[in-house]
Amino acid sequence: MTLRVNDLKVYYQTLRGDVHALDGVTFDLADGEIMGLAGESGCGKTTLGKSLIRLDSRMRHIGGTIELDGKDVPIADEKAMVPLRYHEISLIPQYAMSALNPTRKIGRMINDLLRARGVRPADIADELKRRLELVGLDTDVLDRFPIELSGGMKQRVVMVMSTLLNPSLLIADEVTSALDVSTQRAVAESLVEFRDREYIKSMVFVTHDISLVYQMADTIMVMYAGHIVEKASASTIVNAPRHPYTQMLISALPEVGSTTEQGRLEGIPGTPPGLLNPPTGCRFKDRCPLAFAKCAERPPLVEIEPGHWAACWKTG
Ligand SMILES: Nc1ncnc2c1ncn2[C@@H]1O[C@H](COP(=O)(O)OP(=O)(O)OP(=O)(O)O)[C@@H](O)[C@H]1O
Repeated sequence: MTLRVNDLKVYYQTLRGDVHALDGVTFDLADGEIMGLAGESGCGKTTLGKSLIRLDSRMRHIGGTIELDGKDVPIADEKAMVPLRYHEISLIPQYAMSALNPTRKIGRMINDLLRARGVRPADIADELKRRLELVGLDTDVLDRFPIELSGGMKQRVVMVMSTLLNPSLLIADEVTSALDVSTQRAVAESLVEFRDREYIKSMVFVTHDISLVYQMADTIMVMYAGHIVEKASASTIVNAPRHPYTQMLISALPEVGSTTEQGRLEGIPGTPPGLLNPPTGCRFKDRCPLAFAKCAERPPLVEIEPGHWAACWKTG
């Protein structure tokens, strides 16, 4: 599986104008790669995750392409996207565990989902049991209602449901943020296990928590105000970041490997620009200690060393 996203632009239409949430996003995801997607709230992480699978009614595809194994992913064509979901690309959305239908037992929900995808539940029953066991759930969860499960159990159910048809690409959006620290780690480890067992091939793991993603991801991509600013191996992003924003993001971490949730971004003065009328050029320039005249132009995302991309005039 190879994902290739090229100059993707997706805006939200609002009464006040277009919100430029993704403004020319380009990156590749290799077969087997687990990529953490990080950045401050509102930088476009969720929009990017959704754009790979389902545009909601306010999202507009302005330009750019997405290719999965060389084939165009027709994101603006809702009908053409249906066969791809769950089979090729699957999304665990933010708050997925709270969105489980409270009036349906888990087993029934899974069967409905399978039938809607043209799969007979009986054909997959053994595999379903194996996967529930793998994530530490007893099969009697199938007979229970969501309200009878803890948050961590619901999150594992959602993980199993989303990956049951072995999608090539899984997008996991903040799947651990509502969980306690030890459950977070267990959920993240299960997702890595899913990749190792080839239930999924590659994954985009959207998170605020660089400490968590550092331990599980192969690469980390950092977004800022609708742009990609840097992508590299997880250890390079944490230990030798080159973009000034990534450097500030990392230095604001209390301690690498720590999972303290609060206050980690307080070290960066100022706030990201609004995306209704975003500034031209580098969008970080107003907060950047290194900004100079050239930053009035948008810096291209360039490969500064093998496997390490950055969009900054000072690093090129
Ligand atoms: N339905 C919407 N209508 C208008 N603007 C939106 C909508 N959803 C998101 N946005 C805007 O798009 C931008 C990107 O939002 P997005 O949710 O993708 O960011 P994020 O990085 O995922 O944030 P968070 O970490 O808080 O989830 C933000 O400026 C946000 O205000």
